Amino acid sequence: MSLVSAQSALLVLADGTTYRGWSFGASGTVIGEVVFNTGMTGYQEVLTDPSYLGQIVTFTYPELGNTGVNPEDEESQRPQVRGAIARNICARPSNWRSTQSLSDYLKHHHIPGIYGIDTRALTRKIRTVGAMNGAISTEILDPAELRSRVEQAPSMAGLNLVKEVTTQTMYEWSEPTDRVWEFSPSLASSEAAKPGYTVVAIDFGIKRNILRRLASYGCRVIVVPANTSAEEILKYNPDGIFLSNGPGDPAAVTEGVTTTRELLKANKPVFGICMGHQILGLSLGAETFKLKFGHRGLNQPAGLKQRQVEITSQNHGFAINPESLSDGVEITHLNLNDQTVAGLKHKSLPFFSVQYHPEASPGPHDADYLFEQFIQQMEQAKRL
Ligand SMILES: NC(=O)CC[C@H](N)C(=O)O
Repeated sequence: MSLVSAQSALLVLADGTTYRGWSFGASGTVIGEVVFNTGMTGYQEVLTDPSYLGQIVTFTYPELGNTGVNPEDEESQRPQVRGAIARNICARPSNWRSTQSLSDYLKHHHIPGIYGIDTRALTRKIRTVGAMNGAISTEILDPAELRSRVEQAPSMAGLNLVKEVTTQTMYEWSEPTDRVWEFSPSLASSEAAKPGYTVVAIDFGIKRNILRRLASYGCRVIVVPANTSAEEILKYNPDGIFLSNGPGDPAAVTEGVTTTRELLKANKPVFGICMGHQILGLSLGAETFKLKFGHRGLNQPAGLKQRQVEITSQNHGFAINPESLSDGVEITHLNLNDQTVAGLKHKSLPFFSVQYHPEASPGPHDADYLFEQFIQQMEQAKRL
């Protein structure tokens, strides 16, 4: 295990703000949208969530790497962030599941990180100015030169990144949440009758824990590439259709929107998470917009009509414009921090979606009931 280096590294934002720190993970230069995540746990799940593709993630939790990394906590087959920013790095992980240090892991995957950064100041900056592009480098230590590279990079608005993360071929997923970790009383306590519904999941950059939760609730999940046509999807004769999370600007994923619009005509239950929620909204005629700095963390309150507020895991930079929703669509949840749309459903058809992550990983389990809701909708649709 290599200790974290004292090699100098530079972080420059598009507005010229410069931070000096030290390198961890790989050496090199990366450019991406600099965002922040306020979660206190789950850095490995964040790093491997495909929705972060193209982004440099600032972790506000003050020390990263304490529990190392392990093969089970991967949300996809590799880390997807472009770079990582930390206040401090733990060089000697201590956890029974750890197989590698965070720094070695990122080095192995050629992902640079910078530590020694005043992440509180950086986060305040992003909150004030808004998320913007930035660069981390161990090679270009002149801020003006690094900034000129940042200026050449495209902005996140308008970017379709789905083709970079979607599966190339269809596959079936059957692995449920490990029994040791199962938290749902109904699933943990008994050999609950498994409904055996077939769900086709459109992969815009799907997280493994979504697949695990669907499998835990007894679904046979067929995961298909994002460019699969509605006709091909319906050939699987699914009981329900799932629209996954994913990176980039949802409005740029026009193929996904067209396919979803086509699929809605079949009136089968549809459940969308995060980008899936945005794509459902877009296919129902709504518009999306870019938030100033997004919501990324594990304690975002969501609620509206329900008596209980859900504390939710979130990771998004875009949201649905409520003014653009048609009369047939109802807002079910708002993000209670800024009143943006966090959930919607069709008033008469079995389509619903949430902007947050009921599968958590990392995060609280308050919203896991939404998977059950999807199952119930499939049950009802079968009875009709
Ligand atoms: N987690 C996600 O699916 C994110 C959706 C979209 N890329 C956004 O940033 O809003």
